[in-house]
Amino acid sequence: MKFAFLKIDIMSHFGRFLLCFILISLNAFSQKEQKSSFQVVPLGIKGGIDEKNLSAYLLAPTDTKDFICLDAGTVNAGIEKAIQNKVFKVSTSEVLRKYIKGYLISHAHLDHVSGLIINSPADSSKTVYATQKCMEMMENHYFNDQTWANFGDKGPGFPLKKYHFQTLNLGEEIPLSHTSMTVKAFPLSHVNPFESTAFLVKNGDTYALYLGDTGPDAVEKSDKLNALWTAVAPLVKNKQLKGIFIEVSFPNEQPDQFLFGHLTPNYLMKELHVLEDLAGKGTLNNFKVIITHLKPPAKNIIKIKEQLKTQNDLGLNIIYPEQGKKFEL
Ligand SMILES: Nc1ncnc2c1ncn2[C@@H]1O[C@@H]2COP(=O)(O)O[C@H]2[C@H]1O
Repeated sequence: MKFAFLKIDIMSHFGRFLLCFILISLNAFSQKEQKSSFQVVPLGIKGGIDEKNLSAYLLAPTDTKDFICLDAGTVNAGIEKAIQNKVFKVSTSEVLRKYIKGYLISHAHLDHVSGLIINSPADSSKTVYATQKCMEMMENHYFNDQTWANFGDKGPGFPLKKYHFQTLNLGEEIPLSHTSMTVKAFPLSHVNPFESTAFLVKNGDTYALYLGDTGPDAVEKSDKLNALWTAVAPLVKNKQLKGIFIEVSFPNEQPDQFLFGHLTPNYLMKELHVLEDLAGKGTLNNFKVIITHLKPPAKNIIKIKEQLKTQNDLGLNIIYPEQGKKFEL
């Protein structure tokens, strides 16, 4: 009899222990699921004319200061905004020279590179990454020793060798120097046959996807977005992709012939439906989509936001980045 009680007691202790173990494991698992992988500090968020706020996004693994700058339309004004917001507690120069480990340039349009050019005299030695055509444009038209000093390590005139110009081969994963991240480049169509680039950045087993300017496949008569969605769909399905930075430049009223290689809310949703079809129904529910390159005037930006809100039938977690305000992915 006494032994029977003892047996029950041991069993219930074991049972409680097992239950606790399962609960703790589940909690740890869900925390791991929610833990952020990347931090983002937007230095500039708009498309178009506001030269103090053009496309540039700092991305780093969480809890590091090893940022890569995705496009570099505005650099200095964005760093100053981030310092005002207490995102950074060091000087503008220190953020520029020490925190930014390199630049990933999607295409050579000035609203994506002017910050890099203007800040280059004050910058430190680091790598600029771009695909071949984009790199050649930067070498021949900007860092050519005529329109601007050649701060690169190749190209016309006298290369000052501050920047290492690293050409990216499409689809090839390469390390981002002085960070734990890697990058793989994919081509985008931005007024066919002019190309732009998407960067798939990896840290550990998580990813962030940044798209430079792009038109929809239907208007561009291209399959580049389709190929990109096909490549990243497994990462969406496995919940390894933490977010997509993608542009919406114009409201739906913009006629196709005046899109100039950009997306509207209609076209964004159409493209993301292609991604959902490939990744599986419901996979984009609560998925982070960071909307970039909204073009002034302000009334258009308001309209784009309204249209995306009413058309968001995928349950996307739509994020509007703000200059100098940090967020996590
Ligand atoms: N054919 C065109 N006519 C008028 N504006 C144009 C034309 N092509 C390009 N643009 C503008 O030039 C800008 C270059 O940067 P974006 O691609 O952001 O947006 C583009 C349009 O606003």
